[in-house]
Amino acid sequence: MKTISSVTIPKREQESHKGDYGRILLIGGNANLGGAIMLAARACVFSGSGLITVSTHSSNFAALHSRCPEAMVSDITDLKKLSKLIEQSDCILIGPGLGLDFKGNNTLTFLFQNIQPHQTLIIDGDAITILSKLKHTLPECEIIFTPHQKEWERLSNIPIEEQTYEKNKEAVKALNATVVLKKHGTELFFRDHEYKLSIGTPAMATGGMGDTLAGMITSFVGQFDLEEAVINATYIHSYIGEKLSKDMYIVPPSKLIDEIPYAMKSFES
Ligand SMILES: NC(=O)C1=CN([C@@H]2O[C@H](COP(=O)(O)OP(=O)(O)OC[C@H]3O[C@@H](n4cnc5c(N)ncnc54)[C@H](O)[C@@H]3O)[C@@H](O)[C@H]2O)[C@@H](O)CC1
Ligand SMILES: Nc1ncnc2c1ncn2[C@@H]1O[C@H](COP(=O)(O)OP(=O)(O)O)[C@@H](O)[C@H]1O
Ligand SMILES: [Mg+2]
Repeated sequence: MKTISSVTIPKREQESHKGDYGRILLIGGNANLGGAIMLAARACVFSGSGLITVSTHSSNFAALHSRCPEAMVSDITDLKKLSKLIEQSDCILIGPGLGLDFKGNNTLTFLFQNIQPHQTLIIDGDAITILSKLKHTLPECEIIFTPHQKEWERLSNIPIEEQTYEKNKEAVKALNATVVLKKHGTELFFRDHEYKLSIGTPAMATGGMGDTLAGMITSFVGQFDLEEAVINATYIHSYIGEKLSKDMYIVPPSKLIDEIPYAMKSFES
């Protein structure tokens, strides 16, 4: 497994506009877990996405507008609106703070029925846990899963202590998707090759850190080639975490998000 040692972020074209940097839909945040989708949304904004809509529980609207005025909002229970938003998006993230009740199940099922093959879907957090139970057939689009080890255990049926390279690779092949297996030394599984991160720190073991990465990956996928996007987002997330941890005992995800555009600039080529 190759180690990622550095990344480059392409310079932006002079003749470009927000429509060129991804139309993003983020789905998640129930009445209790709104913070997760807000972190994903802020990470998306700070990673450079052009247009972001957040489909979430309506009780999150005010907080989302206040923390992240760049994002638009939509009621997650309004399926007519959700279907229109799905149709208009390039990249869709589902999962952060989605919740595990019937509403989360229904939203995931509705998305699977409506997403089109040309779109890219990022499946994180509760959406992975729900899918592991419902065992839906995956839609025909490009899919990126971003599980931590427990979520990967649920999805792959491989207990954490048995998650070896060979077993993981076989499970990824069966899924026919990209998998970002989050842990100390995160592993990236693409269809025919894999990478490992040698950076990252336990100072990043804070709630919301994975929601932040999910937002970064979704944003980068809207701007760059899929493989480059996943590698760059994962590397820069840990790079910032490690950098901040030189002066901070723990790294709050909100602080990491503030640093994303500066880190992207430092890797610009
Ligand atoms: N502010 C918020 O609203 C937050 C909402 N969150 C949301 O809460 C939902 C549940 O996610 P959780 O991950 O907390 O719950 P899960 O129940 O899915 O997973 C947590 C369990 O997995 C275990 N585990 C084993 N290996 C792990 C690893 N490498 N990394 C992380 N956990 C590991 C933990 O010990 C814990 O028991 C998600 O939708 C998530 O997006 C969390 O992200 C926390 C912050
Ligand atoms: N000890 C660690 N070393 C390196 N990275 C870590 C460590 N602990 C957590 N992380 C990173 O933090 C993120 C945690 O993701 P996740 O568990 O999904 O968080 P949440 O769901 O609370 O947002 C992952 O990117 C993971 O790699
Ligand atoms: Mg998570």
